[in-house]
Amino acid sequence: MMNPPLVETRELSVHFGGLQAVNNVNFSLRDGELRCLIGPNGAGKTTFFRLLTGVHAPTSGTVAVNGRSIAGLQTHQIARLGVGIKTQIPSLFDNLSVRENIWLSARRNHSRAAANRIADSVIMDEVGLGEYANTETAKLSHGLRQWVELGVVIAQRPKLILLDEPAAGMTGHDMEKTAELIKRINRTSAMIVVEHDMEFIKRIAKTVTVFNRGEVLVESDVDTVLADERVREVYLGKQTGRQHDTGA
Ligand SMILES: Nc1ncnc2c1ncn2[C@@H]1O[C@H](COP(=O)(O)OP(=O)(O)OP(=O)(O)O)[C@@H](O)[C@H]1O
Repeated sequence: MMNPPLVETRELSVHFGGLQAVNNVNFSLRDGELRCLIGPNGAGKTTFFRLLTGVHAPTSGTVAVNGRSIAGLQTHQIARLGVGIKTQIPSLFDNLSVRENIWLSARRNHSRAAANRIADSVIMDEVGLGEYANTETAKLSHGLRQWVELGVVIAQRPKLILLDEPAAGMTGHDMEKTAELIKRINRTSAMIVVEHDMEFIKRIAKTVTVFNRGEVLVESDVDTVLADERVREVYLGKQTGRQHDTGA
């Protein structure tokens, strides 16, 4: 028998008062896939993530992880199903070192011995921050902090990782390193990445899902999506360079 999709939503909707933030979304992600989610400000991308992690309950429709409905589960129970998320809200303990932050994260769902092994592997190999292992995270640059935050997420060994604008505020080399890191992490975890930066999308994307007004407008390979007139109209046409949202 075929495995169920890693994530599947059916007719997923959430309304805030009269506002349809997410409207009848049918979305499916296979094991190991890397999907980019794009769309103009207010399209519903962040809200969609919040439905997948149980922060919001749908008004109607369903979310299943590995074929299992997440209806009624708390956010920590959904995390335990293997769903990890990096939001734009900083989540590091500033007064702790890089290693302590990553170890504590691993320890949440692993034994002490396993957390030690995972912390070493994440820091030395996976995010490559060995020289900063004992540095307080408060002392790190923006780019380094973002990579530690990625390390914190992968330390729990999630099957699915949701990333909300992982390259926000980055340029040049930092942006390239983040793209390389994501591709590397994708060898062991499926990912959904929300990004506004088209250069970044082109570096990492295979399939792109475009949201507009709470609905899926187009879903296709990156070149087809970027050439699509409807996408240009709603998204690229308005794009005047990098946009950062507040993550609120
Ligand atoms: N908790 C909430 N209560 C009421 N309205 C909300 C809530 N969260 C989001 N919205 C509204 O839902 C719509 C979708 O917002 P959302 O943040 O999901 O868009 P987005 O695609 O992530 O945008 P951005 O690219 O700016 O982050 C917006 O109109 C927003 O104002």
